[in-house]
Amino acid sequence: MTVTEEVSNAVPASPQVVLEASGVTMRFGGLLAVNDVNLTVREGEIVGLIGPNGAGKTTFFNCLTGLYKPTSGQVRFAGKPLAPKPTAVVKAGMARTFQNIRLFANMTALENVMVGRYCRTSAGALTAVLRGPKFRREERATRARAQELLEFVGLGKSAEHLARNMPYGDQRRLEIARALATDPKLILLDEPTAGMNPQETRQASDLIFKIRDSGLSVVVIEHDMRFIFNLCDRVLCLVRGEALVEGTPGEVQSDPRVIEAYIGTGEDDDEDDTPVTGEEGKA
Ligand SMILES: Nc1ncnc2c1ncn2[C@@H]1O[C@H](COP(=O)(O)OP(=O)(O)OP(=O)(O)O)[C@@H](O)[C@H]1O
Repeated sequence: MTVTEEVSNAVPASPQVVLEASGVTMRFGGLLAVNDVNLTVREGEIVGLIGPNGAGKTTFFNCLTGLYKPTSGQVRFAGKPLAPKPTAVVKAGMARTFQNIRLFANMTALENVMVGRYCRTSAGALTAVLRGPKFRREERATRARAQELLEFVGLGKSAEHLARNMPYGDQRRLEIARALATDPKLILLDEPTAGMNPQETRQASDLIFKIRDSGLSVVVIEHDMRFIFNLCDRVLCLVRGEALVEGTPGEVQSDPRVIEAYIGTGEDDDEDDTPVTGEEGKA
C-alpha cells in the first residue's frame, strides 16, 4: 500500500473535546435544580441547551462557569478538571454572557471591551499607577484589540458610545465582544436573543456562526426554538433538572417527550417557542 493510499483510508481525527461535564448535580436546600447532567462539547461545535422555565439551564451554566460549585459531578475543560472559580474558568479559556445584560452602563463600548481584555494583560498594579512604558504599550494593544472586536461584532462605529445609550440589540453584541476579549476557546451565551426583534435575532444568529467559524465552540441557552434548531449542531433538552433528550436538532424537535414537556408547561401560549418540526424549523 502506498503512502497516499494509507492517508486517504485514514479515519479523520474527530474534533477534540473542549468541555466535558459529567454527573453535574446542584441542590439548593431541598430543591434539586440540576440532576446528574452530562454534556460534551467539541471543538467548533454549537450546542444548544433548551428546556421550559425553571428546567435548570442557567443553574447548569453557572456550574460550568464556576459561579456555582456543583453539589457533585465534575467539569473538565481542555482535558483538565476546572476549579469552580469564575477567574480560573476565564483564564482557562471559557467566557460567558448573562441572561440580564451586565455592562458597565457609564463606560463607552470600547472601554467595556477593554475591561474584558484585562484578564490577559500582565501589567501589575504598580505599573498601572506609574504608567510606565510597559503599561502604555499594553494599553495601546488592549485598545486596538478591543476596537477589532467591536468591528467583529458589527459595532466598529459605536466605540465611543456610552453603553447605556446603545440600542438593546447592540448592548447584547457588546456583551459578546467583551466576552470574546478574554480570548476564549468556548463561549456560553445565556439567552442571547431575549428581547430582540426578528431582524436582530437573525443578526445574532449570523454573529454566532461567525464566532464558530473563527474557531470557537459555542453553548447557547435559548427559548426561541427556531433560532436554536437553525443554529445548533446538537441540542440538549433539560426538564426539571434532568437531561431529557440530546441529539441533532432534527431528533430533538421531533421527539414527543420534548413536545410534551413544552406543551405541558403552557409556555408556548403567547411565545413563539413551540418545538417546530421538519421544514417549518428551517427559516
Ligand atoms: N440561587 C438559587 N437558590 C435557590 N433556588 C434556585 C436558585 N437558582 C435557581 N433556583 C431554582 O432552581 C430551578 C432551576 O432554575 P434555573 O434558573 O436554572 O432554570 P432555567 O431553566 O434557567 O429557567 P429560565 O428559562 O426561566 O431562565 C428553579 O426552580 C429555580 O427557582
